[in-house]
Amino acid sequence: MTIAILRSLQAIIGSAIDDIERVYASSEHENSQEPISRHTPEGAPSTQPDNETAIPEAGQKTSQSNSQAYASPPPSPSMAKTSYSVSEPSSSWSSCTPDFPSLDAPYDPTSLSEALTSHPEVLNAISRIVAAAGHMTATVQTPFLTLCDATMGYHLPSCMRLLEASHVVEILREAGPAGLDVRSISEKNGVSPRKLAHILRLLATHHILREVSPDVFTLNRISSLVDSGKSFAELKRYQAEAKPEMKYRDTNGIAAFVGLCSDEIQKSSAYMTETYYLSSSRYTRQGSEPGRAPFCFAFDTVKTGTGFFGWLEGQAEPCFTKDEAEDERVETGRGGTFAPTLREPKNSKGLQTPERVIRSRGTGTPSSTTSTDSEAVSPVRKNDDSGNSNRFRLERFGKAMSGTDGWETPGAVLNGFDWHSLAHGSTVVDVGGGIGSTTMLLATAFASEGLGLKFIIQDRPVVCEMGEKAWKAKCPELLNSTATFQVHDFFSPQPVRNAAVFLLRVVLHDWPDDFACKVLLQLREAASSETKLLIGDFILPLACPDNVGEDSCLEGIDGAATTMPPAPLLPNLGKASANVFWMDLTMRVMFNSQERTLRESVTLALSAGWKIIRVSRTSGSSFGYMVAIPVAVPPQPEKTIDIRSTEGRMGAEPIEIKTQGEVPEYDTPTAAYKEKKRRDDMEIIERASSRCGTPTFGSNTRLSSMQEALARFGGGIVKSKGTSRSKSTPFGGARPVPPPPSLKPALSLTTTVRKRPSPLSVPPLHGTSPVPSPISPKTITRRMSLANFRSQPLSGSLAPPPPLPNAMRQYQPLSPMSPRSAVHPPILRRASHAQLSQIAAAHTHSQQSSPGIASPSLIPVRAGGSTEPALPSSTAGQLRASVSLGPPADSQGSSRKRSGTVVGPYIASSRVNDGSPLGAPAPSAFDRLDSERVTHSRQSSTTSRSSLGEGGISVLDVAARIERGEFAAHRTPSP
Ligand SMILES: C[S@@+](CC[C@H](N)C(=O)[O-])C[C@H]1O[C@@H](n2cnc3c(N)ncnc32)[C@H](O)[C@@H]1O
Repeated sequence: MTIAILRSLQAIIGSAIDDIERVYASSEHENSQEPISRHTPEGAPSTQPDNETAIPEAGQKTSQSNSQAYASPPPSPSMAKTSYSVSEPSSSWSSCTPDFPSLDAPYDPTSLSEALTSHPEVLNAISRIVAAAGHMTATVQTPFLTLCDATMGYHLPSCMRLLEASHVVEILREAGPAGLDVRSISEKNGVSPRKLAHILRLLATHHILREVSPDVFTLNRISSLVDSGKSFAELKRYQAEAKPEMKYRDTNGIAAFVGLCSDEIQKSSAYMTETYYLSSSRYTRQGSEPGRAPFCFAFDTVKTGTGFFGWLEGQAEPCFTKDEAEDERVETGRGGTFAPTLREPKNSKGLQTPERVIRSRGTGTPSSTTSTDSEAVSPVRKNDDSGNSNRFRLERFGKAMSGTDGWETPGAVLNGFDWHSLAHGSTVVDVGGGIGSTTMLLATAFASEGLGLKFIIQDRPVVCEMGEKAWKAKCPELLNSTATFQVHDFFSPQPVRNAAVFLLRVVLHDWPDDFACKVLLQLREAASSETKLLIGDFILPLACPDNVGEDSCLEGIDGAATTMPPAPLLPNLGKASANVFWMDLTMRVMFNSQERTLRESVTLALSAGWKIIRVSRTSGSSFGYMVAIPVAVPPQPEKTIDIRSTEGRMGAEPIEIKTQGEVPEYDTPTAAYKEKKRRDDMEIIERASSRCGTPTFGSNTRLSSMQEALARFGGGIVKSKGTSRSKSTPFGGARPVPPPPSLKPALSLTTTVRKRPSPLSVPPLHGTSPVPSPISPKTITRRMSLANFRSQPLSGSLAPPPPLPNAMRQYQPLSPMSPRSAVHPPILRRASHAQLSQIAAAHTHSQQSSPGIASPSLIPVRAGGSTEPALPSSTAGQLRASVSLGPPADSQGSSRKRSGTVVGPYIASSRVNDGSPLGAPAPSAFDRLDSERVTHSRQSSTTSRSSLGEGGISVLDVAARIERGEFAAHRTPSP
């Protein structure tokens, strides 16, 4: 049985290689005819800059290509007939058949070999190979060793961090293809050669470097991606000048991405258990406040409640009182105490030896720790000019975001919605649209088609300002005629009432359900019956077969059912879709937010009156677009807490939470609760507002410099530096904020559209993203308030908002977890045992009919969308296709549909959100947050209760009051 599975996996790999080989072979003809631009799945226009898509002249070398020295492994048998060359990537554009890129040669984005890797069939084949290889490894490897991989794999990112931080990649690039021995590397970067040898060897063992001879290492296709392109001398200078962040300027962001992931994110992830399980605070364990994410425990910011972005911005003032900071008991980390800055005194041999400068926590004074031999421990500047000791990481974060564009297929948004169905002159609102990269793609693509679409890009003031600059530089002819920027806070009422489409691209994943629901409710309130909502986000694929057809939650959703990969691969292609789970947990550990499964998105949308009716996914990507239409807004649950039950139980749990309109028994029931809740909500929103730059992995938003990064997540309601919140001044003092910027006018719908260039020529903002001039105090003011929007009617006709149920106006926080689980039937999940049984049965059948042969049916993977690769055409492929472990193709069509094929045992689950099959519907996160914090309040904090008054205003009203300057202090980021 297991051998049969291994054979099946082997056959899947074999057929996938056949597919790749066929695509590469067929490109020879095309290649000899005309230059091929970088392939974009589904015919979407490429967003690569012209200089990246340009075809080099035959024989032309790129900066990283090298013509001779990279030794190559023997060609694989399947490639034997092709001309195998790892050494001339660029010349593969010439008439010879291109080979798949070699692992041993540096990455060359301009080569045909590399371009063909994004061909849909190749992408598809790659997924199958990665999935099958991962499955095979897990099957055959000794379980304990697999456990070692899973539990000791943390060394890999640690080694990656050292590789990047100590500039080994740049040193090896300068050394050339012959590589460099560790002593020579050490002489340059100061890392002990003995240590370095082992670290680099671990990476070579994982195919990230190559050890060409003992202790001599060289770059390969993977590690060369981390190259900043700067000379080592330049990098040394930046460090000597205490400006290490300059390394990332004008790069593709991948070095910054590696640094970010292997530093802040890895350390944060290590604190997941402390936060979600060991913490004595239920508020921390089950809540979703960004200031209580694992990051905060790893970097010791939990006592101040400073989230990742606040920390990046250098904010550290306390906002929790000691009694509230129950999580003090949790051992916190010191991940943030080491400044990544080097000094270079001379050692005894006169060699330049960089030494790590260790800064004592928060003081900027030298560490008094062991100072031996040549180690000089020196203080690093406490703060930069802007007063931010985290400037390096801030800048690195901003740049890292631009290194992840490849995670979404370029142009997928064009296929994510039937844009041609819109009436001429329709308005599309890109809510939280950043600097408008997605809209730029749409506007340019449709400009020449006469659709007459008008676009409004809404974001925070400083982001709009940057967006305008970017558009003026890239496509000034579209600005204000086809697209307009509009300052808008998406937690406040949506000013555009006549929108045909609201687009929310990588916005909801930034926010826990409670907040995401508020955003959706605002759009629902502004929607007409014809308005569509287009959500672009990752869609987490289940690791088990999905019973789409049997789940009323997903009923009628076009595209919900996806084609299954060939058995025995996991339905979500296992390792091949790991990225989206990395992303999900990154959002969790850094911000307490999340990526969502389709069910979770559907449930969330329904909770705010939107029904998802269509999903489109792109081949080879977990990113999807979901189209929703307005439906009735469900009644919002009234939530109250029995405060009395918590008295005298500081830190005790659980706290009784009453939901769904239950009236509490006590007399002045919820005054204290309401006040506390308002304060807590506001604090959460305030802190979360500075999260505006939550990773845009896969996003086209390119905001990279420090100012840009600041603009993205520093321009919301910001706290005044040095003003700490206390019980008596819960919002950090009442420093007045300047008046709001005047609202940009909405589109003039009469403006004629000028002729635009072809969508294929749309250049991304990459590389030419304008670096904004230092942000003046006038630039970052504050968000537009609800009151501002009411008092400043937009030009253009704004239809009156459609009526909404009263309950909705209360903006009660929602969670899709409890109330709706009563409405929707429990999710049924299939045990993996069922899969095995099915395979076993099929295998028995197969053995009976074809003894000794076991191989899967060769079913192309199709992750939705329209790209259905052809079946393998080679003889080998046909041979493999003729025997099957799974059910015969003709019994189920050409593919295993997720829908309606589920057999075997089920495990009923009543939890929708986290996919866990265990436990009863949980109360919403807000319920828990409130209950716990009220406990604290009752026991130890009385002054804070009176600070806001007793009125029952909503959270958003409080937000409006803050924006009117009644509470919030304003801080102007320094340039
Ligand atoms: C992850 S980015 C997505 C940008 C863009 N939609 C894209 O696809 O590239 C999130 C965006 O939400 C914006 N944002 C965050 N909070 C906001 C708020 N309260 N109101 C409006 N925009 C906000 C940020 O400024 C940022 O541009």
